[in-house]
Amino acid sequence: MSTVSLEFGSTFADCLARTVAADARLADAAAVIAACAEAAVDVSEVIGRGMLGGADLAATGGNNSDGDVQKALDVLAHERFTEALRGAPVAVVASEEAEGMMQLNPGAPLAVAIDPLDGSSNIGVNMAVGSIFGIRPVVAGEADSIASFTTPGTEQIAAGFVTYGPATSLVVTLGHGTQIYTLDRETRTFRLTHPRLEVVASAKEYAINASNARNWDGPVKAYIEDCLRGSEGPLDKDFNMRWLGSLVADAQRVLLRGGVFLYPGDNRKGYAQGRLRLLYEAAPIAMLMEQAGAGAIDGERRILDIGATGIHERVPLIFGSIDEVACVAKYYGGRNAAAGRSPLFGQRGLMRS
Ligand SMILES: O=P(O)(O)OC[C@H]1O[C@](O)(COP(=O)(O)O)[C@@H](O)[C@@H]1O
Ligand SMILES: [Mg+2]
Ligand SMILES: [Mg+2]
Repeated sequence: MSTVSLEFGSTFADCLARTVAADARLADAAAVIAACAEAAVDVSEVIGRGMLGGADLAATGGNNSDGDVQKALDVLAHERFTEALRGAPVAVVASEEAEGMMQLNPGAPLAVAIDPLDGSSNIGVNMAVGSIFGIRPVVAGEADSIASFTTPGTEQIAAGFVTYGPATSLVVTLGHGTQIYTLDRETRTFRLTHPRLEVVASAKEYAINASNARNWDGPVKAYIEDCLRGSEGPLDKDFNMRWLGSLVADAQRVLLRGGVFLYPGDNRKGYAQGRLRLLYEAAPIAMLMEQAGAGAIDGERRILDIGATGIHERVPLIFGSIDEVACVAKYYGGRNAAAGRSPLFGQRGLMRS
């Protein structure tokens, strides 16, 4: 969206229209994001009413694709987003809450990966949760196969997430910078509040679930140990720690004030690749980060270069301020041993697609 000037306070619809006027190729992706925004307004209202809405949103039901217990809000958000996407140019959807791919509109040009409700452990305790989506082209003639989802994240045309927090935010990129829109509850309209995010290169805040410390992989253990040593250790600065337990909320904080987020692989059964899913968590967040001048890696590889082999595949995820991500990469050694000087990290712009 950098090619058009988007003004603070403009409606989301107006910004999308201006963007499409500048680049007609984005029309379909814009229609999909508009559909996601409509669904998000409804989900936001349901969450905002809490227990007064007449249903316990944290009530548990079956299990999802990953074996996680599904809560009522997981299912409600999945159904509302799927319904919205059915009215958009979307051929196929991969959702965290559905085992297989969902065929929507045969012949439509786009494939969408969604996490309808992110941060499920925070449902029912009045904490921020969210929705995440990544939009890709359907690989020609392959709408019925997984092919549209196995291409690397660089193929994403657009990505975004919603944070249902004290305010409801829509964070989006169509490949020209990352913007944040805030929901005006009176008019049920998103308005532009952050026209162009630029994540600070260096920061002193990290986010990690420290209860897994004994199980982390070696490089992350060493990095966090050095963070804890603060100005008395090799990193030579004192850190603060924040962990919200909702990827979207942690990602929004990183976008707005920098820092680094880590969900590494660990020794727990089933956690060799961490907890977060490549298609509908890591890849969209990585695109939003890179479009804001930040970075996202799995330790050794750029997240956006990784192709999935299954729709629910997990990936270790480290993202945030570019210098901090480069610093973590050094702990992983390998081809990014000299990350601070490597072409991948040497210039902020090279992390962008
Ligand atoms: O169980 P942990 O280690 O706290 O995991 C927290 C992470 O899991 C997630 O809740 C996973 O997402 P879902 O709630 O969509 O499954 C992330 O939002 C969050 O960062
Ligand atoms: Mg999630
Ligand atoms: Mg989820």
